[in-house]
Amino acid sequence: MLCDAKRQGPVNLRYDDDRLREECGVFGVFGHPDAAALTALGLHALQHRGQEACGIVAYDGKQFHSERRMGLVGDNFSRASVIERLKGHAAIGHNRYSTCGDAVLRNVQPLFADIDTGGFAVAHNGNLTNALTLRQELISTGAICQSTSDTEVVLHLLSRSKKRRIVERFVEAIREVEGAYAFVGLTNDMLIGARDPVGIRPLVLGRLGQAYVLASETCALDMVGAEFVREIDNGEVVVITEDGIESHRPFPMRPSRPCIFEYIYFARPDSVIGGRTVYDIRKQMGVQLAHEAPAEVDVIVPIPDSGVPAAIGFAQESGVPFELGIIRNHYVGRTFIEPEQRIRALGVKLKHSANASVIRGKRIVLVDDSVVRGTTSKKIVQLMYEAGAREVHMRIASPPITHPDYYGIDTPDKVDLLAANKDLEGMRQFLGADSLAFLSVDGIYRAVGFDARDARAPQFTDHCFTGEYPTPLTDQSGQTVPRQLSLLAEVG
Ligand SMILES: O=P(O)(O)OC[C@H]1O[C@H](OP(=O)(O)OP(=O)(O)O)[C@H](O)[C@@H]1O
Ligand SMILES: NC(=O)CC[C@H](N)C(=O)O
Ligand SMILES: [Mg+2]
Repeated sequence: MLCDAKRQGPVNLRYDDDRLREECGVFGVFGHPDAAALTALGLHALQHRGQEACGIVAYDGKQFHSERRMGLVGDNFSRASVIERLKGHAAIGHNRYSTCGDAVLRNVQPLFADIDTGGFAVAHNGNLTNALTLRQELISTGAICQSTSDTEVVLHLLSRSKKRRIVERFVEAIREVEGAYAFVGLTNDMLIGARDPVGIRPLVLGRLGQAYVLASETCALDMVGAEFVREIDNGEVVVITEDGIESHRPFPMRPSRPCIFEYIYFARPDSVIGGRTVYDIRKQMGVQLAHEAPAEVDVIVPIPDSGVPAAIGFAQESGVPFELGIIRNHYVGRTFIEPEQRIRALGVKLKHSANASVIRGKRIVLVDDSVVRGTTSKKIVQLMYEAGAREVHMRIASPPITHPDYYGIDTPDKVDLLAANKDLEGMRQFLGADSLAFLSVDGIYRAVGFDARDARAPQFTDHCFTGEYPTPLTDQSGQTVPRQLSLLAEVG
């Protein structure tokens, strides 16, 4: 989004457009003969975090082997012949949703560089908010960038470092970058994992026999049969070698502020964060919502998929029957991420159909996890009326999204965010519902286990609702204007 050049200047300066994207998934394994196969399985479990492209880099003791492809993991890494080419006892992998740089092959991760200490492959979940500024400095002193991805600056920075050891070089590089990152890196003899100083994006450590595993979410550890060891701390760098694991803390200690949206929408419900399943937390969001905004209705209807756990919580708390009033087509993915509004609207139509038999003549509450542009909710309210609902009430299990994200989610600019442009009544009218309510900010914190948001030291990164960004936004300040990012036109 730094690269969300729409915010930064005239059209010919753009190297990325303003697409609505979400996250990425990272995975790494060290010390296992089937490293690439495990990585493919891990990426499979993390597919919900990125569906645009995927890649694996493995190291066999002599050479690195890389496969980077556009599309889904199942379509690209299911054949034995592909996995057999990725030889080695160590591997890292990535599922991509681009936040910076187009969806073209040269931006697909893991990115790889030959530096004078050997090879270095890196996979990144997050978005660097000073990458554009750094990139310009690098280019002006002779760097030749191979991609338009924010992640690439890390490779340049560590390659230029004068430090001797690769870990020191990596630490020096990440001290230069701002924003959000969960990195996994692979060198000739180590697997590295790192989280940014406030821990915006997640990263967990697992153990599989003698091997170590790093992954964005615990659902990927479960997939490969690894046992959960712990979350990587905010600001921590872990280094895994044949001798075991060591931990470095290169930043001053400060409280963590993970992204609240992991709980609301991104993470898979069976993943565990902070000792609780995301499913349980989403259900609690529904419970809180039922307290804050009850409704006199006959049926609670979830908006699949992400709205389902909150709707269960809402129904259980209010004692109103829960019915699948919307049937989801499983061959349509997450519509939040579709690049164009025209396609997104069609996607929503394809994805959801009314189950008229449980709706007709009824007063219903629709429960969803979030409203971004309002495309989903508007379409579904209409669908419910067409199916014969008597009253349609909307309940959203998170607060109104009023501010853009710059940390890897890639919500749109303010101009496209429904809640940034309309008040509650304006939104209700736009959606066409009989009533509309959102969960409060404190309600979200209560669902996650706190009494309330601590205004002086917020426990989460919640800028989408509050406008409080936990890191500098150097590129977004408007002072960096890219001269030229890439002249190379590519097709995905
Ligand atoms: O207001 P909008 O711009 O329509 O975006 C909000 C919708 O997008 C997400 O669903 P998505 O279809 O991406 O994924 P899901 O199947 O996991 O719910 C989210 O769960 C909301 O339903
Ligand atoms: N969504 C993400 O985490 C994206 C990672 C990185 N910024 C990219 O665009 O490739
Ligand atoms: Mg949804």
